[in-house]
Parts: sequence; structure tokens; C-alpha cells
Amino acid sequence: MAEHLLDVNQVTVRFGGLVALDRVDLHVEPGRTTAILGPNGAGKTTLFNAVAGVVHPTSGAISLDGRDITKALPSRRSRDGIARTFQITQPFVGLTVRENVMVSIVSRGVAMREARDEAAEYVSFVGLGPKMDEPARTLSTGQRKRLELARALATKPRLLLLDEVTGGVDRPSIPEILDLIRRLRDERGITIVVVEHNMEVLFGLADDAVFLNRGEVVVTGSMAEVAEHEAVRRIYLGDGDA
Ligand SMILES: Nc1ncnc2c1ncn2[C@@H]1O[C@H](COP(=O)(O)OP(=O)(O)OP(=O)(O)O)[C@@H](O)[C@H]1O
Repeated sequence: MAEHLLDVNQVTVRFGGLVALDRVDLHVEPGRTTAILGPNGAGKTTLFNAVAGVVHPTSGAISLDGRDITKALPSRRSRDGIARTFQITQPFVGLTVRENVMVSIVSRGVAMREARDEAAEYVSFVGLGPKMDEPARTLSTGQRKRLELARALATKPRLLLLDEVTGGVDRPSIPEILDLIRRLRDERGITIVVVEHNMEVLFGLADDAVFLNRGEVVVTGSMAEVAEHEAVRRIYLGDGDA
């Protein structure tokens, strides 16, 4: 096995004249949680999109477990173990919680009957057991985030990309969601990359971090080291004049 699960090497993404990512490096160790930090427009979502395969690098390379996936389609990357959640959740609102998860399982080629049982396991793991057969439209924002996690789990990921997983969630529900994410890492060995604006959340979650600004990596290291960097303190902790 390669030393890193994910390697982003000198990736540049241009949208016309705009350089959204500029020779970005990101190296993610297996079994760890890595935070992507940065102000609005820094390129965090573009980096996620490049890893998930929905945006193509203008130059540079991306590998999973040492294998080049730069040109692989999103469906191939999903089969290889990359899953992502979205800032705005997108459940099938007319389907039940269990059926939403079954869609991800069936797309792996699993038969309906087995998919029903397997879905129940993921739904319970994320704490939505009591909502199993309710339509997804009845879920609160926090419950929808949990459903997204169950759907991501159903693809059997090795690498999970989480976009603003506590965004829009009421404060009292946040610790439970964080606990759930830590269990994904600790009990299921899933490697996690997270984009999140809430620093408090990140301190409880991330082992490593990379801080981007205007598409460039400013600092990379342990979460504690990166949080100490002056540019990070200025933006996230309100130090200085910015
Ligand atoms: N499909 C696209 N076409 C053109 N420009 C884009 C596209 N996607 C992103 N951009 C631009 O690329 C830059 C980086 O955007 P990105 O969404 O990756 O930043 P971000 O760090 O995720 O920001 P936020 O925190 O606001 O979500 C921005 O200037 C954005 O306007």
C-alpha cells in the first residue's frame, strides 16, 4: 500500500482566465482526518471536485493508493472508494430514508433484498433507525446530514469527502454529528477530508490541515500547527485587522 491514500500533486484548475487552484499539493494519510481551510473562493470546493472527478485539472496529477486517477470518471472513482457529501444535501425527498440508502447500494450491483438489510445497518449506524421508513422530506437539516453520511457509507468508501457537514445544523445537534464522523474514522477506518468553516468543529475532528488562499496552499501540517499560522488566525479567529 502507498504511504498516502490520496496524493494531489501540483494540481492547477483554470476556469477560463480564473485560476481556481494553483499547483496545489495535498497528501492524505490513511485513517486520518484532514481539514481543508480557506476563505470564500479559496478553491476548497474545486479541490473536492477535482478529487471526485467532476472537475478536471488543467495540469498536475491525482492518485489514490498510488494509482493515477487523474483521468478516471467520477463513477470509476466511486467504485475505487471515493465518496462525497454536499454542502446542500440532496436526498430523494419522495423516498424513505431506507430507500435513499438502498439507491447507493443497488448501484453497486447488490440485489434488492440484500440492499434492504444492508441499508438498515447504515441507517442505524447514523442514528436514523427510528426514521427508517419515513419519507426523507420529513427530516431536519441535521437528520439530512446523517442521511447523506449513510448514503456515502453505502458506497463502501475508503476516502470520504465531507463538505460543510455541520452547515445549517442547530448547535445542540453538532456534537452528535462530530461523534458520528469520528466513529467513521475509528470504527470503520475511513479516511476523511473535510471542508468546514467552524473552527471549533475542526479542532474536535481534524488531525491534519491545509490552508488555501486564492487557489494556493499557504500552509500545511498538523491541525494545531496550521491553526497557529498567522493567516489562519486572522481569518478564523479574528486576530489582526482583516
Ligand atoms: N464551474 C466554475 N466556473 C467558473 N468559476 C468557478 C467554477 N467553480 C468555482 N469557480 C471559481 O473558482 C474560485 C474558487 O471557488 P471554490 O468554490 O472552489 O471556493 P471555496 O473555497 O469552496 O469557496 P466557498 O467557501 O465560498 O464555498 C472562485 O473564484 C469561484 O468563483
